[in-house]
Amino acid sequence: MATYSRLPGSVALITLQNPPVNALSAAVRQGIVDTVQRALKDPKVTSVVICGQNGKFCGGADIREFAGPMLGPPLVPMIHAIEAVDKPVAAAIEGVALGGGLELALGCHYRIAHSKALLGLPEVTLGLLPGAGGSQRLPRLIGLTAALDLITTGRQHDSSFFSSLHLLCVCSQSISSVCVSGQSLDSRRLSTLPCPCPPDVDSLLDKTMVKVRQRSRGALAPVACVQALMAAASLPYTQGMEKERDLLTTLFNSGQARALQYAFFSQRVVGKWSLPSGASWDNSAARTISKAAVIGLGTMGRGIVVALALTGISVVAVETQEKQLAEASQVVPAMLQREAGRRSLATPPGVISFSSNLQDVCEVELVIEAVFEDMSLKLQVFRHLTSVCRPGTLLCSNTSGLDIDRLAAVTQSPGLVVGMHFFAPAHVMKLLEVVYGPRSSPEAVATAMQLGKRMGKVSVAVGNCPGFVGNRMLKPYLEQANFLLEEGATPQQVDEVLEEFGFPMGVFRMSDLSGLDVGWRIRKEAGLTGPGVESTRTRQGRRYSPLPDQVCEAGRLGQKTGRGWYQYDGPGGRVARSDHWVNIFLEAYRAEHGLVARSIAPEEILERCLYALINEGFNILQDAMAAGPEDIDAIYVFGYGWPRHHGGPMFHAGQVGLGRILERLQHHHHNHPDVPHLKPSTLLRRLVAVGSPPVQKWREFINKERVHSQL
Ligand SMILES: CC/C=C/CC(=O)SCCNC(=O)CCNC(=O)[C@H](O)C(C)(C)COP(=O)(O)OP(=O)(O)OC[C@H]1O[C@@H](n2cnc3c(N)ncnc32)[C@H](O)[C@@H]1OP(=O)(O)O
Repeated sequence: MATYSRLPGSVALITLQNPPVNALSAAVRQGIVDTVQRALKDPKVTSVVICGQNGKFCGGADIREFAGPMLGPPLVPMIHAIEAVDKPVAAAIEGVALGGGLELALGCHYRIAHSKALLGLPEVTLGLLPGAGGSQRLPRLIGLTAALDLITTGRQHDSSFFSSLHLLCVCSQSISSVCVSGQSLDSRRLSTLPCPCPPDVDSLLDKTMVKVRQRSRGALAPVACVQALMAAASLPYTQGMEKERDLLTTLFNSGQARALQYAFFSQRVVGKWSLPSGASWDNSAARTISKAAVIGLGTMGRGIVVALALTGISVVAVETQEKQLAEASQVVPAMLQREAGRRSLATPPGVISFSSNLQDVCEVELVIEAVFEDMSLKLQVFRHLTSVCRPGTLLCSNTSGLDIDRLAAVTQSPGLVVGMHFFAPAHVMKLLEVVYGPRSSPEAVATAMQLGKRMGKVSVAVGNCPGFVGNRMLKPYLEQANFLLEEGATPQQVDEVLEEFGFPMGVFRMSDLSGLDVGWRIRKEAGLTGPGVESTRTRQGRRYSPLPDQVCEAGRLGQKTGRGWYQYDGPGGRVARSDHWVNIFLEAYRAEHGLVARSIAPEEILERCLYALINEGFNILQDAMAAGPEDIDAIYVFGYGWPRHHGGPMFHAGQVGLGRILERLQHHHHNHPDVPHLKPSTLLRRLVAVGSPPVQKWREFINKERVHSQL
């Protein structure tokens, strides 16, 4: 709702009230319409100020309302009516003015903002465009070039940025008074102004369109944003608004907008974690960490040190190999400085000390072990840590899939052991899997989750199983990609299909980037390959492709060796080019195993890779290793490049239709009965059997099924 009050004198104050962010719900919109009318009717009122309750102007349209029928007064005419009134109206912005909130402010005649306020039009990130006049008013105020950048990226800036663009009349430390009466409003109505454009406007628009198409990989909203701004640049306001409305309608009805809005909420849902034990975010106290240590300064360890230091935590960085330590003590401060600069921090807040002595971690509150992915080495480190650290120190491992419970078992306080699985580069990537073992205490999980949040990560609590959630699902995906090569596809064909779907990199390019030896080592440890293992295509009772092992045996480890599934300009090269060697190698491999290459349709490539991955997601939910589909989807969007406009693998399954996913998995499993990952999961079958409820209902369904022992 919105409240009305008269300030001493002649100013009417309208306050938006809809905690926590004063989103423009139907009740708020109705409140604005009513209170503006009241101000207009009151002869003693000469000017109006609109503000938001609790130091937040407005977080935009109420995203939760998008799922239902439109109720209450629509935004566009409401804002237009405000702009048209003959008493001056000012927006007094504190906290945030985002999306519809900023569009409301653009309809006002004046805008003032607190110096710390954040403003922006993030609609594109929700699969929409600023459809309440924002795409037409903003460029008229700040010019086409700046508006294109803001609207197509959805970037938010503080008020000093917007003051420099003349979007704000005043930017101050306090919003105490607004003096706006007595001036003509003609020039203050943005819809009446021409849109300032650079001389090469067509070229600007063309270049921006090319850029957003490249960047957005199949996302509709950025393209529609450019189209709306083209209209602002070339059409009168009224026609521009018609274009804005048509584009918005198309976006609104697209699956992409629903997927992106789901992604917005799933990012927030995962913060409200819960464990099968009943411990959860609202009943478990977290410790605040100020001193931490990182053990092992390889690529991951270095990134973790930087991520912690950027958060203001003092870090003891330990590496027992002198050469590696010397290199890290040069590289890490430079990484920190660079990242601090990128985040506009004058000086990095945390202090780092380097050491080769594990003994030096004795004073810290939390340790993150990031040594080589080898269980015996990690066990040795944990045994040592538990003897040198103060009682009560949290011991965390950055393992990407090893058993947390085995590590906990060698410590004096197994309850204080959790996994903190970062993604490379650890100071940049947003995802953190917080892995709880059967003995991890709620306090340890809460602390790791909160620490992740402080580092700006999306932290997701996951259960302790091989590969946890992300890598466990990756396995069947990689496996299908290899099988497709055996059957006749090339790495480029598979990658093109996945990139067309929206992944920034196909599976083979991604493997080359990560290093092919990582998986090779894991397969050796699992006894799947290596000396003494027979070179057959069935291993441990299931179909197995030795293709990636053989590529490694040929010394091709990916980008780092300049050769992998592709060739590069040299070791460390970035540009992947197809390699004749790979084609010859695949032909020889097929001939050796009596396989006849067939032409494989893009649909089959996509289905087999994605549906195998999705099927494992259902198994994970069934095994209670993730609390809900949102957790899996957040992991894939933030850690594995899953295109956000497809919501995440589990949301995508719902959009494709669970019945269809089941039917296709059955079909592929029938053709490949020796591939257990293609066997549809029980949970998927159960969901289809009860009529394929929407993804938002799965959590409840799973919990009920568990109570009734159906899963
Ligand atoms: C005609 C169609 C035109 C549409 C134009 C639009 O306005 S579309 C919406 C544009 N607005 C946004 O995209 C802003 C989205 N919100 C945010 O970016 C952030 O929430 C925030 C406003 C910067 C606040 O961040 P903070 O970290 O402080 O809090 P949370 O993100 O955790 O949010 C708190 C709770 O509020 C819910 N919420 C936030 N924004 C909205 C919204 N616009 N509509 C509905 N609900 C919103 C959020 O989900 C959190 O809820 P919980 O239940 O606590 O999880």
